[in-house]
Order: sequence, then C-alpha cells, then structure tokens
Amino acid sequence: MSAIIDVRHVNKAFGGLQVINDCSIQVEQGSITGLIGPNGAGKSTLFNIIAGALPLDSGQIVFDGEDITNQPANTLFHKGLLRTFQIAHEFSNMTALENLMMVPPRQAGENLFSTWFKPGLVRLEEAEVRRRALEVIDFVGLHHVRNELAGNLSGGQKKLLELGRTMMTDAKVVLLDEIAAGVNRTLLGDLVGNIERLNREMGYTFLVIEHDMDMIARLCDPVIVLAQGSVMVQGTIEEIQNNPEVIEAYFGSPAA
Ligand SMILES: Nc1ncnc2c1ncn2[C@@H]1O[C@H](COP(=O)(O)OP(=O)(O)OP(=O)(O)O)[C@@H](O)[C@H]1O
Repeated sequence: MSAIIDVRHVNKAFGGLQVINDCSIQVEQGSITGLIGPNGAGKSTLFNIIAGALPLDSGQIVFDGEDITNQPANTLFHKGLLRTFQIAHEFSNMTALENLMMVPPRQAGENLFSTWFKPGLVRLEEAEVRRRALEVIDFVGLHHVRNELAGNLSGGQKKLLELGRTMMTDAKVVLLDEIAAGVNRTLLGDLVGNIERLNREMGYTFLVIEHDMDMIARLCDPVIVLAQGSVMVQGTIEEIQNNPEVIEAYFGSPAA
C-alpha cells in the first residue's frame, strides 16, 4: 500500500497557541484510518487543514502524489478529496433525494458548457443523476424517507444522508468528522456497514475523527493518536488501548 494522504511536518498556530506541532501522518490508500486524541489535541484543526478549509503555517500536504498544500476545498472536491458536512440550512427544505441530486458533479465546467450547447445531453445527464441518487439512497438505507424534507430527518438519518452525498461524487478519500455523534446504535450499525462496503467494494479511503471508541474499534486500522498537535503513537486499536502513554493522555494518570 502507498500513502494517498501524506501530511508532512505541518505547523499551525492560533495567536500564540501552537495547535499543530510538526505533525506528520500518512493515510494508506484503501485504509480506514482513525484519528483520535484528547479534547483540544488538534484533530479538527488538522482535518480543516487537509480539507482546504484552513491555511497551514508551514509544512506540506500531498494527496495522491500531488502537493495540495493550501488548495481550497472546492479544488480538492474536484480531485476526489472531500469531507462530510452537516446538511446546510438551505438544503433542509429539500427532500433527501433532492439533496443527493444537488451535489455538483466533479466535472462541473463541462456540464455548464453542455447546458448552453447540448440541451438533449443535459436532460440525459439529469436522468443519470436521478438514477444514481436513487441507487445511493437505497445503499444508505434511506429509500423509505427519500421524499421527506432533509430538515425533518432524524440526526442519524442526516448522517446517512451526508455519507450518501459523498457517494454522488466518486470520492477517493472521505474525511469523516465525528459521524457517530448523536446516532442511535441501530443506525450506527448501518453507518459502519456502509462505510465498510464503500471501502471494500468501491475502494474509498477514509480518515475518521471519532470519540466513539466502539466505532473506532470496529472500523479503523490503523489508529493514530494525536496529542498536543503531534502524533503520540500509531498502531492497531489493541496496541493503542494498551499503551500507557495513551492511557495517561486520556485519563491523566499512568497505567497501573
Ligand atoms: N479558530 C480558532 N482560533 C483559535 N483557537 C482555535 C481555533 N480553532 C481551534 N482552536 C484551538 O485549537 C486547539 C485544538 O482544537 P481542535 O478543535 O483542533 O481540537 P480537537 O482535537 O478537534 O478537539 P475536540 O476533540 O474537543 O473536538 C484548542 O485549544 C482550540 O481551542
């Protein structure tokens, strides 16, 4: 396996606070890599930097062999690197199915061109987008609520819809930020199953920030522990759970 995301010696400070500190991580192609760490360790900040939502101070981010340092989220989206976002307020008055159909295709420019010059082709593409959206909504188990307004879905169903939105684009890497938060156990099982299937059957790579350790244990290998903005340790979940340094970082006292 080779690294599809290579974070090299990244630094980021907010005012006087060094939040990311000479941090280097590799996400192997085809892996579901977990990113955990105590509150304030810098996980979300690192995600925002990788996803193009926050500039770094120094260091480099390489995606699929290309230097993407400080490229905006929109550019990264077209390259196949994206993160799940909460359904935006303005989309909550659209149905679940329409939310999927709204996800822009990765080749937006071409479609704009064809809108002007090839109306027949556009109709064909719309039908194709709808067919794909119906496939995706089946896949994430939301067929029965496809015509409900997104704003009326449960918290867990919204998470499934967010995952579905990433599937409309043929992503290479998806960054999942605390997707288990507020999701009941049954839906969480669906979510985990879907992430595994996307990984196994469609070749998605995932980088997952998660506080839910059950979810990390079920999904992730390897697991990277971040503390004070740099990597404390990386390994399998068993290695992590038995590591005295990790136990101290989480609970404040060394293992007995
Ligand atoms: N925009 C910002 N301006 C100033 N400080 C910030 C900003 N964003 C984050 N921080 C600080 O950076 C540190 C790391 O925050 P971050 O959210 O990345 O941690 P985290 O590991 O994701 O934490 P949690 O698990 O609690 O979500 C915190 O001390 C936080 O207060």
